[in-house]
Amino acid sequence: MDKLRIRGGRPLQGEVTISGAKNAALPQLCAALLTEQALTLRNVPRLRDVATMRALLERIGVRVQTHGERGGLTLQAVEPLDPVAPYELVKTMRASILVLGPLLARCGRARVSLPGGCAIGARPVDQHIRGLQAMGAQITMEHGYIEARLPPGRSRLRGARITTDMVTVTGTENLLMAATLAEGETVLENAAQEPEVVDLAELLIAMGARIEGHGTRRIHVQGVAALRGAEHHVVADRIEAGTFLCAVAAAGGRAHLRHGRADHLDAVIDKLLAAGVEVEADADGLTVASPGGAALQAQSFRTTEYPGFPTDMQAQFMALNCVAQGPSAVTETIFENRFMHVQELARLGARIRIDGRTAFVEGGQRLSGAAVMATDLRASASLVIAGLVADGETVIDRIYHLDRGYDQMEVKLRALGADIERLA
Ligand SMILES: CC(=O)N[C@H]1[C@@H](OP(=O)(O)OP(=O)(O)OC[C@H]2O[C@@H](n3ccc(=O)[nH]c3=O)[C@H](O)[C@@H]2O)O[C@H](CO)[C@@H](O)[C@@H]1O
Ligand SMILES: C=C(OP(=O)(O)O)C(=O)O
Repeated sequence: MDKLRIRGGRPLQGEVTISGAKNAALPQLCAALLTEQALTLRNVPRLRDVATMRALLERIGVRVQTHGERGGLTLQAVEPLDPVAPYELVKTMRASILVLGPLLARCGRARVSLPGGCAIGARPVDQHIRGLQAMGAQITMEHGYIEARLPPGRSRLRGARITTDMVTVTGTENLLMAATLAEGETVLENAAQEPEVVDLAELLIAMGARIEGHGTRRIHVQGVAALRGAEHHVVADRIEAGTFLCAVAAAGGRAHLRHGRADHLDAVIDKLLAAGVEVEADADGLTVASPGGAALQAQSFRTTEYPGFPTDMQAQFMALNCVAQGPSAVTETIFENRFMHVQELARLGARIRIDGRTAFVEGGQRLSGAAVMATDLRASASLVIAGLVADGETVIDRIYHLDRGYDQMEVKLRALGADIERLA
């Protein structure tokens, strides 16, 4: 099993290119199911989740071709399609639920295993199901599978006003995709405003969908009878960029993050500026400069939906808070079990106490390298950041979690001067 070995203590210097966003690319790959014409995506990141999604789509019957150009994929969902997402393919990836809406809209039926993914909470999909039911789908749960179909005599979903109980990112995306081919108007209330939702809406509009209000809490969709092929460039990964911002902040140094989008990272950048980090946007990305974690001031924060502080950056910023000066309180409001990195950070010398949904970080700790275990994707990234500042050697086991969502993280960090290598 792959591990990462890091020898900490080196500042980071130079330039890295931020890849396309995992959480934008995955729904966009599923959008290929909505048309029989070819969909070309550029800037698709090289990730394990993308490979898993490709395998799932191929299993359903989508033809997928890789372009010579980096990150180019063309997908074509020509009939016959087999609208089944089997357990073996969806168990490792939350985003596999995103085939449900498109399959139902296109094929009138779908059989999708309940998804897996990071074990950061119970993560039910009741809002996806309720929304599709409001659009006329008949849905039952059998043997761990969601069995969805249109009622006899109907060939399309019908538009509906849907208010989700909470803001859900993939829920919004699933219902948005389903609504593009429904009869009549769908209104999604309490919709997610994340940049990945906006990027998906822009792709769907290029495919001929009639969508308004994406990026706000209310999205209007006028269903159309068919969508066409399109070409689209996947938006840069704000979480990858945020992770590198925290890595440079903690390790010290100066780096340019090519293609990084400051406008998608306001909440994180505000906290970094308050901590004493310099962050500047330019035409082609972001520059970050830091005197190193020990010279920074720890920051309290609370995760919320976009444009608030992203839950997917909580673990990485917490690693920074461990070495920065002063106490901080980190409150996780999105997922009920997203502090699994705390125990592993403690092995490196961090002092953190959890009380309910808040982690109280003591700050000002000198971390020392140790063997640790990655428990989920962003927990892995937080351990990498901690390893970069720790004295001596840190070995992170179960690094496959990191590969789900980061495109060659160790290669990029090495380019910045980090002493990091993958052990087979
Ligand atoms: C592939 C992808 O894009 N993953 C992102 C997506 O996950 P994902 O879309 O799964 O997260 P949601 O926004 O749906 O989850 C938000 C909260 O709502 C709850 N919930 C959600 C749906 C539902 O039907 N019922 C329900 O109770 C969840 O358990 C969670 O507590 O948004 C999360 C929140 O920004 C990010 O951490 C993930 O990286
Ligand atoms: C939680 C995440 O991913 P997923 O929703 O795919 O499990 C993440 O990207 O941090």
